[in-house]
Amino acid sequence: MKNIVLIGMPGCGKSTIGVVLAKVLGFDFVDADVLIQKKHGKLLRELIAEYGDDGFLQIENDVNKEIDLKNTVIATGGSVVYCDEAMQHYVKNDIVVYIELPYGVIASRLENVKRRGVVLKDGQTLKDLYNERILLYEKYAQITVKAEGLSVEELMDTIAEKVLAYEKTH
Ligand SMILES: Nc1ncnc2c1ncn2[C@@H]1O[C@H](COP(=O)(O)OP(=O)(O)O)[C@@H](O)[C@H]1O
Ligand SMILES: O=C(O)C1=C[C@@H](OP(=O)(O)O)[C@@H](O)[C@H](O)C1
Ligand SMILES: [Mg+2]
Repeated sequence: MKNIVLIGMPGCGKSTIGVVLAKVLGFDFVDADVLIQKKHGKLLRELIAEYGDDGFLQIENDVNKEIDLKNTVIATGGSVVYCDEAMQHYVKNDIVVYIELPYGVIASRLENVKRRGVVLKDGQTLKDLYNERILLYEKYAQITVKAEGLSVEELMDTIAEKVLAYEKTH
């Protein structure tokens, strides 16, 4: 089966859901952020500090576009939607699932944006980033899942159901 690629704002649950979803489907699990850290031997926030936003996005693009796997749930980083080649690669080969949450829920989960290492330009607020990003998540999503009010288990079940239905019709 095709890979399931989770996209969405930082804190929407890509990494948390991804690993349990993989287990339930009998898939492998890969977190693209961990691949980036492993390849470069540094934390994401250190890479962003060293190379700047654009340099980090180049690294993120290169790592994601090279992923050549099957039967794998891939949790991407929230900024992967700025990486055009990587997104073309995912849309062509895999099933891209957008985990959608309202701004308020994301803001409450991201207490320390800097520590997480979010790609946030100088002067840009989290709200600006949210408004800019949702257009990109919607653009690339093949499936969108509204996650507000759903537990980890419910969200995982909803994604699994939608993906299986999508596979039957595509
Ligand atoms: N229903 C839920 N689904 C997923 N994550 C949830 C949920 N409720 C609370 N959380 C919390 O939200 C955070 C999601 O973070 P994470 O999985 O790292 O997101 P991402 O990889 O998208 O940045 C975690 O701290 C997780 O415990
Ligand atoms: O949205 C972002 O700008 C980022 C999100 C992070 O991943 P998560 O979405 O898993 O938090 C990570 O890729 C990087 O630090 C940048
Ligand atoms: Mg993550």
